[in-house]
Amino acid sequence: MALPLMDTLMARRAEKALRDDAYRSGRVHIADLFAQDARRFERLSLSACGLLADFSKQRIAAGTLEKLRTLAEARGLDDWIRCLFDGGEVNWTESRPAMHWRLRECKKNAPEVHEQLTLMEHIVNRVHSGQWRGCQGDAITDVVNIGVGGSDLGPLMASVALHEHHPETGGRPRLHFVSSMDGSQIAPLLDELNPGTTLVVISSKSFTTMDTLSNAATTRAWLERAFPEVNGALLRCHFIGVSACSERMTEWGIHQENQLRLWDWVGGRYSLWSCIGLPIALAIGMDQFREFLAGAHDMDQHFRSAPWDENVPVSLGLVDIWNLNFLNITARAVLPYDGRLKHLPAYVEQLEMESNGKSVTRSGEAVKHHTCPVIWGEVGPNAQHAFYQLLHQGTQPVACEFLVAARHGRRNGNSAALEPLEDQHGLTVANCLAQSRLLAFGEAALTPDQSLPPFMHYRGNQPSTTLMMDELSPRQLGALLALYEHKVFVQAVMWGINPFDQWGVEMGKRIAMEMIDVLNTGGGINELDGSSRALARYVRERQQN
Ligand SMILES: O=P(O)(O)OC[C@H]1O[C@H](O)[C@H](O)[C@@H](O)[C@@H]1O
Repeated sequence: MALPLMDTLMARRAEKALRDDAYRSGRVHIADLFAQDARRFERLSLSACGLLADFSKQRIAAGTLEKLRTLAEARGLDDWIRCLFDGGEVNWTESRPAMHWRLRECKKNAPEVHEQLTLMEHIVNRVHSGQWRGCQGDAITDVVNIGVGGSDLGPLMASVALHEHHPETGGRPRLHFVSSMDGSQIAPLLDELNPGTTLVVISSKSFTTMDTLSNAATTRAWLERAFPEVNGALLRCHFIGVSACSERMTEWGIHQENQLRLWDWVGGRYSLWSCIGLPIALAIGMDQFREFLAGAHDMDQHFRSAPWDENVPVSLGLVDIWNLNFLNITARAVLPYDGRLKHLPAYVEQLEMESNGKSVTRSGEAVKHHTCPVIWGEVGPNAQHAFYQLLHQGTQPVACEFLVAARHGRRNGNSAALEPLEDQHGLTVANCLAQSRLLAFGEAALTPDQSLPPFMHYRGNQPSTTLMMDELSPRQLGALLALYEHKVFVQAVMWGINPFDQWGVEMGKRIAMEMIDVLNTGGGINELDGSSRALARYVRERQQN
């Protein structure tokens, strides 16, 4: 496939114009940018798919965004977007397309996807209606999802975020997530759970990941110990597998009818839309899961068709490029003002840093600029009492990303009718808006007090974007996550890197295998570097005593 070309001369000119802008307006205080333009918010905010994106508290002028779009044009972004949605080989180091968007297509366009969704629906309905039985004939009360990385973070994040959206009918099981390879999550869970009413989902695109397979083996041993007399029915009644490799699932013992499939063309960190999302569907039911897919599809359509000056993923990507490559702001904080989104920072960390933490371009050369910033985050109101001090008065610029829902939306349970709960949502939104204001304007946001001692001085000028949902519904969460996926792609195109591989992680897996052998047998210990040799000896001595 011929890769889209980029216009180098045009790119060089745009970069030069942007560097000039960075020198001039990029260093101007955000307060001055607002003072110069009464319509700044209108010029620098966009909405699509129920989301409002406010870029006006960034250190950017509307004219600079225009230049960034010229740079995107020079980088061939249009062709790359077409290539992504045509199923072109955008993942060139692994010679395959990246078609996560296909997982939210209609049945006519993606029949194989819907075939798997129907199988998943069947499982979800059987669990919800109490028809899925454990090997002793009891209905399922608990589901344990065993997975790591993309097979854990997305399902965990979305099922917690949407927990208040109950399935239409039937009861849902309690959901548990196990990822860490050391057994520290699975052990206390197994102490608590009833093996007869527990269903285990082994979620692994490759079905080779040692973290997941070790937790799965422990869980299998637990069930075998509980029901030594049961043979085939144990695996059939208690294990479901989700993977791109049917043979490995079968080899492990997953029954054919308990296997759900995904495809090589879905990256792990983009896979929550596939049957890897089974825990999400168990949490909210299939109708709501389809709404979640529909929200993502809305964003796909917007990304493909909206002109760039109205395009939210393109703008979000370009603003981040501005911060990193032109203003040299190398850190970004993801700050949801909603406890339901408590796992979103970890999800975004994987999506962005695993995708764009790269330093070699398509032509095999070292990149000449920074790629992905360092990203971290936490639930905003909690972080206000923890690391915000650095955002407020530290020495480093940090680009902040606030996420908030204007309305709380649906509540469930006995507490739902408590009036103070609505006030609590109001408090949270007020804090979100207050913090972005204070970060941008500094002490001038309040009545300036000239007599402040230096240690109380607060200069502001910390840039932020606010992403506001109407409410945290399955459809809006779907749109929000697809927005992140597409902005990652926009940035990868701008940097000329492949966002769909993770060779660094693969090398980490290889070296771990080697070290397991060293620690178990002592073989090869002398070939290690001085530090690793001493550490390995230290461990072996203590394990042998
Ligand atoms: O789903 P699996 O094949 O078990 O992979 C789980 C995770 O492992 C790897 O280390 C990758 O870096 C992740 O992108 C992936 O999501």
